[in-house]
Amino acid sequence: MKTIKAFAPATVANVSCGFDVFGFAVEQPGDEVTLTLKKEPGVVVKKIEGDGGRLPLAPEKNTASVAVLAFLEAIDRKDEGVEIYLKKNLPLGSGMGSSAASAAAALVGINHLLGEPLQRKELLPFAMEAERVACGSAHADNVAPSLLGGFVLIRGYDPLDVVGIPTPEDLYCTLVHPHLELKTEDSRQVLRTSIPLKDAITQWGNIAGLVAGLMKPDFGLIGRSLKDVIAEPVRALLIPGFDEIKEKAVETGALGCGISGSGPTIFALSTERELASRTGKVIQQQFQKLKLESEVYVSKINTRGAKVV
Ligand SMILES: Nc1ncnc2c1ncn2[C@@H]1O[C@H](COP(=O)(O)OP(=O)(O)OP(=O)(O)O)[C@@H](O)[C@H]1O
Ligand SMILES: N[C@@H](CCO)C(=O)O
Repeated sequence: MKTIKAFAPATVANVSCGFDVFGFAVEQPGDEVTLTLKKEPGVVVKKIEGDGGRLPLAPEKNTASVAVLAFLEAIDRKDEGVEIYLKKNLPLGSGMGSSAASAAAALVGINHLLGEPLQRKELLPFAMEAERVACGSAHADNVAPSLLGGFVLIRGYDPLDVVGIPTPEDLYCTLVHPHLELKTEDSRQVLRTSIPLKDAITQWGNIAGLVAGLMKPDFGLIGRSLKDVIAEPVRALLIPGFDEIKEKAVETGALGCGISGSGPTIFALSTERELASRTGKVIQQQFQKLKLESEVYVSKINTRGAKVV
């Protein structure tokens, strides 16, 4: 009986201007998946810990098992027997890529258990399939950074074209997760389906600016480019105190601040760890004023992604 444990990190999707095309991984928190090869064929989710009984055990519904099933089918080993134990460390509906992390950890684990038949990048479509099952859309901006690590650009979806963008060594991410839940599916439904040309011009200027700022690196350019005129103005209404939070974060010295994924978690980027921690405290205090408890996480960009532990 062969067993393996894998970890996959939380991710910040969109990164303000890059709706559905940018995402990066952080060091912590993340989900852990333990997989065991069994004699009896079939994929079974044996146990989930940390979800308060809210996630499905049904293999066709849990992102960890959906990803494993898609993987086994692709490598023509549908008769394999796999037992999955999921330790859910990421809060649900948080904007930290929770469903993606379960799928990414499961894929890295099963690929390792079966002797690495596929390359990391080749695992992506299976994780995207799991995202489609969890939130109705097969976007890759959480699963790609969680699987591959680093800051990732999804240049195109058809065919899938994923590009790693180098990031400066001294870039720190603050995540503040208020105890609120927003379903990705719901926060996608509030978005406008067409964009005025003026907004599109602003957005693609910022997208290009963020990539250039990360690669040069130019922290001023990164800060100026962390702007979103498409999703944030609508989604901000779902996060209590968002405008003031953003203002305070930048006043504290963060390069920029926005909604992580579909929210309600807030992310900020800073050039020093101490500044990133201070920004976290300031954002937490803002939530406290609104009687909302929150957790703060500070980390560098995780360049490794999901791993066997
Ligand atoms: N392992 C899992 N299996 C099935 N559904 C999951 C799993 N983990 C999370 N989910 C569900 O997937 C849905 C999508 O939300 P998820 O938690 O990924 O969004 P999120 O953390 O807010 O991230 P983001 O906004 O960055 O996508 C939620 O309803 C959540 O309960
Ligand atoms: N790009 C996605 C990320 C959340 O899963 C969104 O903003 O809806």
